[in-house]
Amino acid sequence: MPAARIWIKNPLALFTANDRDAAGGLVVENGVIAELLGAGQAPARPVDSTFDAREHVVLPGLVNTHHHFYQTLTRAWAPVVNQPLFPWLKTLYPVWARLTPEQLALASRVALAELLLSGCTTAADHHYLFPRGLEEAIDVQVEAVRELGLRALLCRGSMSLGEADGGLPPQRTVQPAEAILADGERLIRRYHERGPGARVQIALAPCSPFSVTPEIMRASAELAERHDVRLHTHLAETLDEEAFCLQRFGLRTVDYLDSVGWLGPRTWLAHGIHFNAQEIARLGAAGTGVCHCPVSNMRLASGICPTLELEDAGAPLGLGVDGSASNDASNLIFEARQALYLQRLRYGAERITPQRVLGWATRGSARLLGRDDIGELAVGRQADLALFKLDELRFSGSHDPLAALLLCGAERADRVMVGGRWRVIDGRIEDLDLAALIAAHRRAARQLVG
Ligand SMILES: Nc1nc2[nH]c(O)nc2c(=O)[nH]1
Repeated sequence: MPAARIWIKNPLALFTANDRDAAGGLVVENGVIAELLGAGQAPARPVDSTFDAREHVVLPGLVNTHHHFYQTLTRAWAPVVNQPLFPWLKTLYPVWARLTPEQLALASRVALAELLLSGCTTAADHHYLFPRGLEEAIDVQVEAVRELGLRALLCRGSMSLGEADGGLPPQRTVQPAEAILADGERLIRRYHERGPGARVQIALAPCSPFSVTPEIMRASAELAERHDVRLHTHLAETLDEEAFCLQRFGLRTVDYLDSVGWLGPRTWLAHGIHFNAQEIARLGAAGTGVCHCPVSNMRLASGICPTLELEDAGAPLGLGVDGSASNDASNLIFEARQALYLQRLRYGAERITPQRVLGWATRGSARLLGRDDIGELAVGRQADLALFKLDELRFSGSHDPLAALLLCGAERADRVMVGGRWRVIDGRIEDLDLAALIAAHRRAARQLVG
């Protein structure tokens, strides 16, 4: 149960992700932020308890907007360590096609645990593999999300264009359109929560231009419109993908997106690298969001996302760790550090500040997921908080606490609160036997790659 009224008092530093001041901390009441306090200010009404945050940097809970939880089972797998996207996918598809419900449950719990420990309180996952026996993959993930206690936007992915029809994935990994759409609708009806504080939500997410047909893109957009849920896909990740779109559809990626009815504010895209100036202007005007995945983009040598041009054009921008076979971590505060440094190479040190990047990881990411109840510290927002201590060796001698989080390489939150409830205390997840989970997950990973 969330504590009735708690004062997170006198933080060492606090980042609201807006222009509000809360140097005196904040009051949480029944799972939402009830007060932001200026320096030296006391709560307006008595509190039930206080948490002394004088050693903590307090952030809004981080929001991850792209992942593939199942890929934690194929981290650093030797055959793909040095491959770019297309051969990487073609080598991994047959392994992933063997995924079982038990393996997915373990992989999801591991990814969620790792995210939570990195300060993440809301996670989007893009699951697009539904082999025989795993038709109810998203139901398995809902269980894991409920157990770990984060919020999640579970994206019902899909693949419908197999090798035999000119697509990239093997035939046995694709599903018929009717099965994909029926499952999407079932999941929305069963699990999608609406309104402030939602814990589990569903989005529709055909995988990528080279793995689904235009028909499933159009039908997914119609279904999403009918049920008012979000749309997600990979787009403009690599030049191979661009060449595929030109060759198969006679269109560049953004024209293709437009042609299937996806260019709008309901959509957010993973990666979004290879756009020209006109395409960026169209994405911005449409309000289509982009999730920047710096580590994956470096690992697969895909390119660098034009973040500032996208933002200047009006496109919402957020961060994602991407799947753990192309990262190979699920650590969102670490991802923010990588975003800072990769984007500095493109735009220079003066423009890419820790505050800007933390803004992407919080408020920007929340916008991508269509949420205005999370991602910043303000009265009425959900009490989702990430608290980091700077007592590790890596921080010794640092001065600016907020900058130190990224520059010195924070990787583990000391405390994490979701909806007013502490889920991480002293760097440990409540009610989770992490050692047992790691042991079972390692066994499952060995079994999967055979
Ligand atoms: N980084 C990734 N890109 C992808 N495209 C696609 O179709 N699947 C993937 C994926 O798993 N990771």
